[in-house]
Amino acid sequence: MRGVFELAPPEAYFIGLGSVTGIYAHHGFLIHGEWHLYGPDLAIWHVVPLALLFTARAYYGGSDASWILYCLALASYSYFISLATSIVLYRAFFHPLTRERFPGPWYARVTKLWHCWAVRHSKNFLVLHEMHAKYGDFVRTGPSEITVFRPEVFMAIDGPRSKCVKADWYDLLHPDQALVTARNKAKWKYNARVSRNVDQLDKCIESDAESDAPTSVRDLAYFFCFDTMGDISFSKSFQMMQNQGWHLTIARLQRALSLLGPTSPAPWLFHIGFRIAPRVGVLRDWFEALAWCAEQMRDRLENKHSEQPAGDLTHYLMEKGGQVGNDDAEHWLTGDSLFSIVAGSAPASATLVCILFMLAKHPHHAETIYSELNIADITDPNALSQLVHLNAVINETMRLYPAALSSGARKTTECGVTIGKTFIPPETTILCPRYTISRSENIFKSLFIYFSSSLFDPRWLGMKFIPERWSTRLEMLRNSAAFTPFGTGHQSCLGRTVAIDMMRLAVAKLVKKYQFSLVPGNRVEEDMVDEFLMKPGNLSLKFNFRR
Ligand code: HEM
Repeated sequence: MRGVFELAPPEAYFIGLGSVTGIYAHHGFLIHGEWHLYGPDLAIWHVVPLALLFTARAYYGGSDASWILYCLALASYSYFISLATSIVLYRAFFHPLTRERFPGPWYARVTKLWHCWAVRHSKNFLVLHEMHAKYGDFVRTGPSEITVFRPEVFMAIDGPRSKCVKADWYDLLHPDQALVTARNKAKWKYNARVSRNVDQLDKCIESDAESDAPTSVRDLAYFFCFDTMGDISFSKSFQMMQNQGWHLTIARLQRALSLLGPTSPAPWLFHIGFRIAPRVGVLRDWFEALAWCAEQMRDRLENKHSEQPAGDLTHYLMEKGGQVGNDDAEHWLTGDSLFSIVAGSAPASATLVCILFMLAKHPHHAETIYSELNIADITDPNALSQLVHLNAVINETMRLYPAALSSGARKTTECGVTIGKTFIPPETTILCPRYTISRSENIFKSLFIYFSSSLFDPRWLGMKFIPERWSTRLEMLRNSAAFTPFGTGHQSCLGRTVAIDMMRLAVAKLVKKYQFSLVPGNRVEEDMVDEFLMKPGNLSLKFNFRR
């Protein structure tokens, strides 16, 4: 009897070879470890040979070489089909997260591309919020990703006993790096720099108030925070408040950051984009902003700026990082320069916009702060840190509008992690959307609000702005673990103290001098987007001098 292989036509060998190679590529390589940084190479190594094959077949159509090319094409198709089939079958039926039966949309088992499509308008915080309503506290949002909507998640992934690491998203700056693992809180002297920028902010508002014109608060808050961060990072302000306009590079940086909205769910996408089309559109903005930041850092290190003695963030980072003379110094400096501007300015600006929005919407809270300010020195951060209502308003705003709305992914290591009673298997990405968690009714004592609220559905009570939960109504805060606007533990915000001082000094100065109200056309919430960091929509306010 003749064997199957003897009967098979020669083409079958090529089909078999392609299929076996596809399965081997998946189970031998791709299933192990991380591949997002190799995304561009994988794309090139797969697409280029295929394109060459197509071209060659078209060119040698009727010749002797045609048959060989035909067989190679068969092998390639079989390779791709078997690779894709193997990946889909494994993820859908055999992956540990499938076996653990985490709920979620069926397509999320197979790919993250659905997520990129769902967040194409950069509204990830709302997409995840809906997922929570539909699927509960643990949702499978990707082939190896779980989104957790429990307050315990922050301590589990970033607390002292956690073995989780930052997820692959954080290779965004690759090959540049940033001191994101630094654990010491910033100790550089920044108060004088913050204060002079607060004065400049006040000058801008004063000129609008004098001419009875509304102030475009969103832009101004961004000018203020970027100018301040330029000052405290490189000893060089961007002078946007003075010039009343966006600095070209900061405008570029803002455009570049918009890339993070739709691509963050699948970080390999931006690595492919960076490699294949670095000079196109928004990607070009990204690289030019990065180059500019690196240049500022180099300038600063060459002592070109005048105010070195006060000690800026660069000085601090260099001391902490011990980077000088290190082979990787160039990459660290580029990453840190970008990071210090983005990580500092963007969340602080967004938070300041939201605080002023809340105060304009609820002016009685501004008046309570005003009465506190009567007995405090508004230029002294220590005195401001004692003001109960000022701090309650800042906290409550950050609860409702956390700057990192849905970002901050972590990855479990070989031991996995247990959150509550749920075990998350090894090598799983964990998302923990602050937007949803910090609006959860779990953090409230529902009864009080239930009777005092105009909204009678307890599910929506978390949305109410009630600063008193941080001051006189502490019982309304059921679980403080849910409130982590600056992150938790060893991965938390390096600039927390600076950020809070900036907020306190700016708000105190403005509330002390002005009463302010909303003018029509505000779209803070409606146009809010999630680009790793929150970016609120437009806010214009009318400022009037207090009498
Ligand atoms: C209201 C303003 C701010 C908020 C809400 C905020 C929030 C956060 C959060 C949530 C993280 C953790 C992010 C993650 O897990 O990936 C973080 C990290 C960080 N922030 Fe901030 N931030 C603010 C202002 C600032 C400022 C002003 C600076 C610099 C002066 C700064 C520097 C950093 C740095 C360097 C990290 C990385 C820390 C690490 O990974 O060890 N932030 N911030």
